[in-house]
Amino acid sequence: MHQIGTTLTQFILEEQRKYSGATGEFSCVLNDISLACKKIAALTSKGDLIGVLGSAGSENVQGEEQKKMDIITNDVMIEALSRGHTAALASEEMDEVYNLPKHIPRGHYLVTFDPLDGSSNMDVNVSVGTIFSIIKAPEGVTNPTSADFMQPGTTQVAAGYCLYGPSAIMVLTTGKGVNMFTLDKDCGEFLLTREDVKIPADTKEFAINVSNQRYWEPPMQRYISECLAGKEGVRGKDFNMRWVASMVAEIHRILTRGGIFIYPMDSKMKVTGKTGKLRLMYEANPMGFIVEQAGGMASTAYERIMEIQPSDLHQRVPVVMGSRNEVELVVGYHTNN
Ligand SMILES: O=P(O)(O)OC[C@H]1O[C@](O)(COP(=O)(O)O)[C@@H](O)[C@@H]1O
Ligand SMILES: [Mg+2]
Ligand SMILES: [Mg+2]
Repeated sequence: MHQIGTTLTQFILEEQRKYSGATGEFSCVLNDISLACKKIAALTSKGDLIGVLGSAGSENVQGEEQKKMDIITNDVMIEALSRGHTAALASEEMDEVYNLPKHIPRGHYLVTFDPLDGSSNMDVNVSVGTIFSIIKAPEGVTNPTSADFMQPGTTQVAAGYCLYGPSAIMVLTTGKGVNMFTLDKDCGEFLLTREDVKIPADTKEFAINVSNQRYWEPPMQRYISECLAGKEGVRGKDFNMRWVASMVAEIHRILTRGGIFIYPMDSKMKVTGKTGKLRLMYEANPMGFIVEQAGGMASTAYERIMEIQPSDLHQRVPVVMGSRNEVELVVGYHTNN
């Protein structure tokens, strides 16, 4: 057990001593990310004061409009992770693997990240976040390629996110449970505020973008319609719905009070050849690691997210994650018919 109020820096060092195979580098990577998130928290809290809202007038590799803050936060993450503790980086906002400048020593960790998740919410002042995943670089590889990143989610050594909401909260797992750290802006430290967080196994709250309902597969149609039928229906209880359009905010709510978050496959995506909305390497895998470490479940509705063998840096997957018993029900509807 750790003392509530322990700084993230102290926590990481204590964890590192216990974490088999971790080197001093491991704690340095986490501290680099912590520094980046403190900077991003300051930027998001200033918004229009420093002219960081609005569109950048460009598209990312996903063909999505980039917000100014997508690019700014990506630069903050690159700068923080170019301090000799990483081997290479991959980001939602960069087409290819980012290889560090030659003069920078190489570390042993690969980091994938979504520098600003839910970025469409920036302009309307709704919570956004940074998501990150850390995997080991193959031994002896000095300039990793995308092939070196193609590791299933089960190989992650750490994953986390920082939610920029009313308070900035860093949520971290190193494979031994989930801990939450709240940023104390007066002292500039993330302080341990919740330890060994667990997701309730049952829930009455679902999160899905219902505007896509007509495109969903039949099992998903069935599941949501049963939720909407409430206590008069087969579920025998009323449900509440939430949709923040920021995955980090949805998952944080689920870690805090339970729930199920769903971004399913749909027929509209199939027409465009897409395999889902959310990206495996820097959204589904890190969030799946956190949810599983908190006792929840993370599936595509057909298979465990963390067991998917990646084939592309920006590969998309369907996502169903949260309260274990609810996710199991959804998976059953999709696999037992
Ligand atoms: O806009 P939609 O279709 O509701 O999708 C919302 C989802 O898209 C995302 O914003 C995608 O992430 P980015 O903002 O990083 O592209 C998720 O955070 C969120 O859950
Ligand atoms: Mg995202
Ligand atoms: Mg993003």
